[in-house]
Amino acid sequence: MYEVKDKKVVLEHGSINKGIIAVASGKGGVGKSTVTVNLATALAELGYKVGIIDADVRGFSVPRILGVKDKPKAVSENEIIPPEVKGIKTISMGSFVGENEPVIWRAPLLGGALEQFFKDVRWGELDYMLLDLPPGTGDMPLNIMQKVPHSEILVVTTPQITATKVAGRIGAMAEKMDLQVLGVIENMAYYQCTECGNKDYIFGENGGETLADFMGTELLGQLPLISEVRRRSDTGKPIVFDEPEAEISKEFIKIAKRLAEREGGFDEKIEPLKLNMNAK
Ligand SMILES: Nc1ncnc2c1ncn2[C@@H]1O[C@H](COP(=O)(O)OP(=O)(O)OP(=O)(O)O)[C@@H](O)[C@H]1O
Repeated sequence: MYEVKDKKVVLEHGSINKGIIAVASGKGGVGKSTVTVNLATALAELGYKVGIIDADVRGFSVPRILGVKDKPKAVSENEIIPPEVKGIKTISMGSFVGENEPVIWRAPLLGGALEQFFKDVRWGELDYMLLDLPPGTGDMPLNIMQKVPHSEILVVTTPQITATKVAGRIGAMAEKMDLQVLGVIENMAYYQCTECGNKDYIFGENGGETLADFMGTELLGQLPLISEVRRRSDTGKPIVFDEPEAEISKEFIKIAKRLAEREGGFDEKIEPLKLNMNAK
């Protein structure tokens, strides 16, 4: 599917120079796709070249959130030009089937599609590739992680105990496959009243921190629950792009900077993650 040469992931039609970030969540609906798109936008705003593979083949929502209007263009049997929005190249199952059509995939079939996304798409030179994984820790995300052993995992969770408990399994999955966990992003951390500024911790407090502690990784950021995020995602205008001065956009930029200050590049050997089984 790809090879690693001179610290780069070399693809058929391009390369990835700094990192493959697989965005995972223990369960659906916690904002994984929203985070993927806004983080990609933040990295692009910082000047990095970014691609997104929407690997959430059943619940694909990247095209809608990013505002993709164009279809991928096949220039030959083995070469596809991906749509590009806001400087971000992206490919999604959603570009090949209608939004309302069910996609009945089995993990091996998904593996085939993913391979094609890596091999046949003309990505050009990228700094970061983001993978929006299917939610959970079932066959689908497992299969993807196995196929892309140079990916590093970013875990999205809400602070709610039910969400953090299942997200903890991603750590075990990563450990089994010798994949690094980059950190945890706590989404929907609190709702801030637009009138009085009071913070309401709707889904509980400190869940992200507890999860990060359990995984022996860092809590990269806490994102508030605000209706503007949902509204803009529904209309294809990621908030980081559309309202860069919003507090949540600044938090995304902070997370992107934190990720980008790491050295980057790809090694043959990947250090396994150590789980801290004694954490609360
Ligand atoms: N911080 C936020 N504030 C307000 N709404 C949010 C926030 N994050 C996500 N949402 C909304 O929550 C819903 C679920 O988000 P999203 O589709 O990103 O979740 P997901 O984890 O990718 O779900 P799935 O994996 O099941 O597709 C969407 O309507 C999205 O607009």
